[in-house]
Amino acid sequence: MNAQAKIHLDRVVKKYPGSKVPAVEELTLDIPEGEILVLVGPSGCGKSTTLRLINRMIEPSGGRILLDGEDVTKANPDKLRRRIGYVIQQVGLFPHHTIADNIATIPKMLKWDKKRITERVDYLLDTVGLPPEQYRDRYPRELSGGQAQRVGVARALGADPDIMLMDEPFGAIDPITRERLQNEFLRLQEEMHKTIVFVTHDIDEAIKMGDRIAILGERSTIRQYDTPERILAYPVDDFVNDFIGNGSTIKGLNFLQVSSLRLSDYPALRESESAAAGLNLLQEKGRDWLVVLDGEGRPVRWASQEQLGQAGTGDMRGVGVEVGDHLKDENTLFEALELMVQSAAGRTCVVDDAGQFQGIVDMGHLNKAIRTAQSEARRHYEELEANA
Ligand SMILES: Nc1ncnc2c1ncn2[C@@H]1O[C@H](COP(=O)(O)OP(=O)(O)OP(=O)(O)O)[C@@H](O)[C@H]1O
Repeated sequence: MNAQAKIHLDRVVKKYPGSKVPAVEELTLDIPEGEILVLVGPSGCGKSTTLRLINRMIEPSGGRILLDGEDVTKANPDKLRRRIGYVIQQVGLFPHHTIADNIATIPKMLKWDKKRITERVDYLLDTVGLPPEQYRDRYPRELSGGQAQRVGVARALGADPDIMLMDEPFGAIDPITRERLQNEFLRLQEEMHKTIVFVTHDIDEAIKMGDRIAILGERSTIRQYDTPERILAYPVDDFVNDFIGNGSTIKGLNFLQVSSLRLSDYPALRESESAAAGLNLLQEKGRDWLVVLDGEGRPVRWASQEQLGQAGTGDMRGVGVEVGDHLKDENTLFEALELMVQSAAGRTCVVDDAGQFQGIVDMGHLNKAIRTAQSEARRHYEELEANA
């Protein structure tokens, strides 16, 4: 692992009183600093228990937990929890306290002065997209589910902890608000660089939110621990494969960019040229579709051999079908696929910032990129095995 471990779980065990099997069995896990690690796995596999062991909401039955290299297994749990932000699905705001008081919970415990607390509350409300003048004096019952969840995040950030634990934080929210909160949170994390452990049972949320993902099986055993791209390119066994479900290869296209492709030379001509010249070019290159460019070199239409043949000796203005949206370097191959399946030509054009034609992406490009990602991931695991 490149990033330094902020949190290290060392053979951590949790056995609830009265239960025969442990909820967490000898879990050893490094949680890298400044990243989002997602714990994902089927219901009841022990995700929440693992999360709650980290801030000692639950006492471990065995093993050690290290924060910044320091063993906190026996530290004062209250003190520990002030260092660690905690967000849960049901938010858990105090109903009789205003939003401002809820956010100020930890700063108050830490006896910050009033001015500092007020400034911090307003700053945090702003940060999570709730204008302070409208929200600070409201009560939790006066908020929508999505707003309450934002307040939950603001409260967890209260005393600026460097670690956040998030237990299905966006689980109970409608899909559109959920996606918005996920995106906002990812943007926030780009500035905050907190160490975050994020629990979900939804693999798509894990893929979206995680810098790394730990896929857990029963008793919190780690079935695969890696970046989302590598897990999608190379699920290590049937359990992981089944858990990811259909379409893992296509989901993996989200992690590949157009800039990584070598664009092939593709026949393209300005529309002021004759259709006969276009047809000649296609036949010479052995291609089916010509990219017709406007006077500025921007792709405007696809023209097939048949369409060019029908146009005869005239120029190519109006010949062919609209090219639709274009790709740029920063687009993902998932976006490329989306455009390709909509395109009459089954391929899509790439343009530069000025909109000028650079080349095309077709299924061959995607196929090659996927196969490269898969073989790199396979090689990575073979090396790991060889060094074990
Ligand atoms: N307080 C408790 N007492 C006894 N057993 C518990 C307790 N809390 C959880 N368990 C058991 O421990 C196991 C792991 O539960 P946990 O809530 O950690 O799973 P989870 O992966 O977070 O599940 P979910 O996705 O359904 O929330 C389960 O078998 C559960 O029944």
